[in-house]
Amino acid sequence: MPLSELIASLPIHPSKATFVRRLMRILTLSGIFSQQNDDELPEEERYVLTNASRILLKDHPFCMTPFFHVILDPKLLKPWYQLSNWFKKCDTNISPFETEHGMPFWEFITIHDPKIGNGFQDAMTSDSGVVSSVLVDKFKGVFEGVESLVDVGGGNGTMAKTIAKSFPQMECIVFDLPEVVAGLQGNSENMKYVGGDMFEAIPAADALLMKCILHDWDDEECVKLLKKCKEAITNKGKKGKVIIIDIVVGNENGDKGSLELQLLFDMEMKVLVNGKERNEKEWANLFFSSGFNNYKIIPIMMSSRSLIEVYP
Ligand SMILES: C[S@@+](CC[C@H](N)C(=O)[O-])C[C@H]1O[C@@H](n2cnc3c(N)ncnc32)[C@H](O)[C@@H]1O
Repeated sequence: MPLSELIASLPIHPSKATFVRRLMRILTLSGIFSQQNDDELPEEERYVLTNASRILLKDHPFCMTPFFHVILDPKLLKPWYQLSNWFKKCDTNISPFETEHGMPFWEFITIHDPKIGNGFQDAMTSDSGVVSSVLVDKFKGVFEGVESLVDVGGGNGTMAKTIAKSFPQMECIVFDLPEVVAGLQGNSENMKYVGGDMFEAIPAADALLMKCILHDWDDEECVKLLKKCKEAITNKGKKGKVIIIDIVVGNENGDKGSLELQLLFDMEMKVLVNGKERNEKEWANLFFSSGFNNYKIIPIMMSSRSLIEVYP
């Protein structure tokens, strides 16, 4: 569509048309649109979608708009202004988010502001929609021999729903805070929800899945959590595995954008939850400190994340 027609269809004041033209140029420079003029009408500006803007369309099967809505919400942006204070203080256990809002992120979104909480779950649903489809399509092998699986911090169960459907013989549990899983039901008989605190006890299983969990916590908390994971997979003398989907800083598919995304997420985790993204050595140290010394640790690049398989 020519830009003039698009502008005429927008609910904006006519005096703002020039600004829309300028905005389109910025968005084109940053890769959101691409300019494609018609040789026969060179005076008419025309733009087309790029991959970056296509995933923002409502009817895209992996629409990522909920993700951007939540990370760009003013309540999640304001804590960034606390970063300079955070740098100056010696007590680094309190996240910039907690300094801004007076409570940790998880308490804020589950108890204090359910609207942001719902937005956050929608964001994770869109992210898990993409990741789960890549997982069951390209990495089926990690589930070989797995009869029971717990998705630790599995949120509303998007990952588990795809896994339970693809592996009907496997018993899948979505384990998350009681407030998050209250009233939720699976879409198949081999799937259920269990509420609890992963730092207290995790239901026993052959395999534990943790997607976007360990990057939410500092090293000390991760070691506590991984020790609980070890208890859950070694229950009744069995030796199961842990499957982690998270960023491995430096593990990239060659494009500049991957590393930029990894480093941006590192900052986002620090600001919101006092967590961090880890490089391969930092991941290895975590497993070593949690008693996984005789386990193999295999990170594989998978879309923008890595799949880390930890098995005996
Ligand atoms: C970043 S989200 C990841 C959700 C899901 N794994 C995904 O990738 O779509 C982190 C999840 O951890 C859960 N969580 C936080 N603290 C927890 C705790 N102490 N016990 C169990 N789950 C917890 C949150 O409720 C949230 O659903």
